[in-house]
Amino acid sequence: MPTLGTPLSASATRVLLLGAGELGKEVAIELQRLGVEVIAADRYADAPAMQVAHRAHVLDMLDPAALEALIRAEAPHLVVPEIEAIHTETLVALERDHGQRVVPTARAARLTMDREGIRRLAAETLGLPTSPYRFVDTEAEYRAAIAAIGLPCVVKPVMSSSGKGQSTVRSDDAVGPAWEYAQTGGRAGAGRCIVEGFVDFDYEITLLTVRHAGGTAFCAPVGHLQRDGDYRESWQPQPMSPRALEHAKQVATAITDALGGWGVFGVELFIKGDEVWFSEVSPRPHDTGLVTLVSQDLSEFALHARAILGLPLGEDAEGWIPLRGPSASSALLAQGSGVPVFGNLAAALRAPDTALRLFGKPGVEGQRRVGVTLARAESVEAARAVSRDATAAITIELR
Ligand SMILES: Nc1ncnc2c1ncn2[C@@H]1O[C@H](COP(=O)(O)OP(=O)(O)OP(=O)(O)O)[C@@H](O)[C@H]1O
Ligand SMILES: NCC(=O)N[C@@H]1O[C@H](COP(=O)([O-])[O-])[C@@H](O)[C@H]1O
Ligand SMILES: [Mg+2]
Repeated sequence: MPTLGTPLSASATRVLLLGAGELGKEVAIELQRLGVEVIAADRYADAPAMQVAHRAHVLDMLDPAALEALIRAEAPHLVVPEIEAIHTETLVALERDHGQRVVPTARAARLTMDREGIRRLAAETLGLPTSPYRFVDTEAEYRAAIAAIGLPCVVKPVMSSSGKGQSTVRSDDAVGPAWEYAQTGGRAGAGRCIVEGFVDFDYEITLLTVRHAGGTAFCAPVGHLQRDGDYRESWQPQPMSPRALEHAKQVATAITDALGGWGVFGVELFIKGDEVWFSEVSPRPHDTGLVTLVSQDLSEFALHARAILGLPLGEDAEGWIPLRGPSASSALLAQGSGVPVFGNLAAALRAPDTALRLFGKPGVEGQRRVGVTLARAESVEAARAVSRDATAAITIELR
């Protein structure tokens, strides 16, 4: 049986979060509840998870020397990646040479931090259905890839998330601007991109899949709506045909077994009829899974904390995590420049079974997700309406 110590003492179980955004903040809170000593790191000060951690470090996590120095200085029992922009080769070397434990594994972190590693594993090694794709380094290769794949197609930097640097190219005159944006909008500067054929799906889901000491568990499928490659709304459960659900579980099991380790994985899938395409996977809690903060007794963040510590999850005999009822989330986006100040919050929380998270991000420059509204109701449609109305009612002033 695992044991846990007492924070800030010689017996402490120490967890280092690499990335301290809104998802890490909820993981940190769940770890704090279990008496874990939490250290948060990110590229900027006062990041959300830093505000609830025992201590914090600001560094460029893409810098191998800085990353290694931090891990050596803190000597955490577990390193928990929270964002993709990390020098994951350093994690691989520390795991291999010094037995450093990385969640779920250093190899999984390396393969998923870069779209190429995970796409080649899924499509070429495991033979899972995906969109057609090509990797390109230059504008000439990019134009050749578009000619081969055809329009519409989707262009993304290999290291990016939340739609940063991503475009859907639907016409010839969009080809040039999409390349420009991919070279400037990613999380790791200019460079390699993926060009994907457009999958004309009926709907898309995140299948939250938890590998833990007792096996693999699943949360009810999370449906979601994305705009500009970034999530706006998610809901649970997404209705699916029994065959589509079975296919989704098969794909999620195949990819998470291939990555290994313990923790939550957000397996992103496109569905058309009974057909399922693998899109990508996060080896950590997923933004669309914020809905589990109201839909489940154990949110994806609580499940991650338990799984990485080797604790049981309480899933049912078929491996499902219990669902409280139909639920939805809606992202709060701020646009402009300054420090957010939120208003009209009562209107957003008046209905029963609603909740709110304001992430505490220290500033906004451009567009940034700064909070989320949550609702549970008698149907997914009703929960979505309550959550959307709540998001619309909240005012955000940037000072
Ligand atoms: N090949 C595709 N065909 C159709 N739609 C796509 C394709 N690739 C991406 N999309 C749409 O764009 C969204 C974002 O894409 P993707 O998940 O690859 O980006 P991301 O930046 O990794 O986002 P996140 O980190 O938030 O998951 C998808 O959820 C889907 O709605
Ligand atoms: N789709 C991935 C995702 O949602 N990641 C979440 O967003 C944060 C970065 O936000 P920022 O860009 O506002 O700093 C990350 O730290 C993570 O919590
Ligand atoms: Mg995605």
